[in-house]
Amino acid sequence: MRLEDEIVPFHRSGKRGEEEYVGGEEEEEVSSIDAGFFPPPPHNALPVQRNVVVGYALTSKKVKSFLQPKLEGLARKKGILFVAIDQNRPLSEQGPFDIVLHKLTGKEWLQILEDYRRTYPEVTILDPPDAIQHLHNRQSMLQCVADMNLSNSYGKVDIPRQLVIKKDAACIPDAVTNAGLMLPIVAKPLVADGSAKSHELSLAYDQNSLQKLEPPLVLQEFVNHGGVLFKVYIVGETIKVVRRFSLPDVCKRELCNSAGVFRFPRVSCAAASADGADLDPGVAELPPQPLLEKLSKELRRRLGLRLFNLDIIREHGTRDQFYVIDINYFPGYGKMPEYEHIFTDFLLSLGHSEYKKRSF
Ligand SMILES: Nc1ncnc2c1ncn2[C@@H]1O[C@H](COP(=O)(O)OP(=O)(O)OP(=O)(O)O)[C@@H](O)[C@H]1O
Ligand SMILES: O=P(O)(O)O[C@H]1[C@H](OP(=O)(O)O)[C@@H](OP(=O)(O)O)[C@@H](O)[C@@H](O)[C@@H]1OP(=O)(O)O
Ligand SMILES: [Mg+2]
Ligand SMILES: [Mg+2]
Repeated sequence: MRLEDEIVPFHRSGKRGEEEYVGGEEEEEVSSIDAGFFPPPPHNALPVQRNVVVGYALTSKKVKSFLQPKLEGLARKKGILFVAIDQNRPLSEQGPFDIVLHKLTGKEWLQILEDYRRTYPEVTILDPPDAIQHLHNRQSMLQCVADMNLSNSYGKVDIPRQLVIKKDAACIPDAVTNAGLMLPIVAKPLVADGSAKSHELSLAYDQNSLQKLEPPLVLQEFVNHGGVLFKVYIVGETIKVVRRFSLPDVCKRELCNSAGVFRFPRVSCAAASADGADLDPGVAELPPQPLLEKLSKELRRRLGLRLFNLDIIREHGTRDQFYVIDINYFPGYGKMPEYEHIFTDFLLSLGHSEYKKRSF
């Protein structure tokens, strides 16, 4: 049942779940901290839909980029309240929540969430920590895409050829040769836990320089893609694609004349949107929607995640050969067009914890 359909009995006790109302003309300002409780209703209040309470545990950076006023405003209108989770207080003493939205790392937090999930199985945790964990390793991150072997009349989706180096930097040149990987090679920290270090990538142009790299790493063939990548944002069943500027192609001449390791920290954050730019149509054309739909749906199922994005590139000179190079949990949705509508609809579609409990 969707929130819009739902009318709840009107009480006066002032607690979420027992009392819900809309005021007359005035719109109530609800802060994210005390949003779980409400003042008594004005006398012209009407019985209405009951609020969906979303507890969030996010970094301050994420709060700033995600919980923008336009999101909170629209959410409030639709009966969704965002409540900051206080990590210094027991989670079970906060709320009650219908949904817990989180992107924090650390064993302690994961244990808190796991305990909470066991005690309150009716609350939706976005997303399950063990599923998120899968994306924290750049090898397991792309395994699902490789296993999928997606190829149909709309195109083919692969991952770049890659190799994991756990320890010994000295063995990298031989390992690369034996695996048949071609230069240049992108070196990415194996762990992708959101730390600044996990975003420190490098490009190695020659065989010799490979031993300068610092394991543990994933070494990936650099795929020329015309300097534009596609970010596919997934929010439940909705997908949205945008273009971003990316690393430029490396031509054969440049490869022959270059040596060394070039470090490029945090490319994707610095990259500007390429939507609306004057680009070669063969490079800028978005991947076919049915292909992305299929890819996203499968990934959602295989990863067990509802909130993520993926970086996908088209091999330059081809029409339909694509490579997924990165998958991120709870990415920068603030940069996704219409995210406030998409996200609030998604939260409403998850419904209330009480209703879910009843259907068990
Ligand atoms: N195999 C590849 N071939 C070509 N370019 C690549 C490849 N891998 C990465 N890149 C380029 O490097 C950038 C950063 O790589 P990647 O997305 O894997 O790193 P990240 O730090 O996880 O990024 P994000 O900030 O999106 O999480 C990409 O956006 C793309 O421009
Ligand atoms: O805010 P966060 O710290 O989560 O940063 C994420 C960032 O979102 P932001 O735009 O809000 O910075 C994302 O940007 P887009 O792909 O959507 O452009 C992407 O770079 C993620 O990989 C980052 O997550 P991390 O890998 O560091 O965990
Ligand atoms: Mg990326
Ligand atoms: Mg990433």
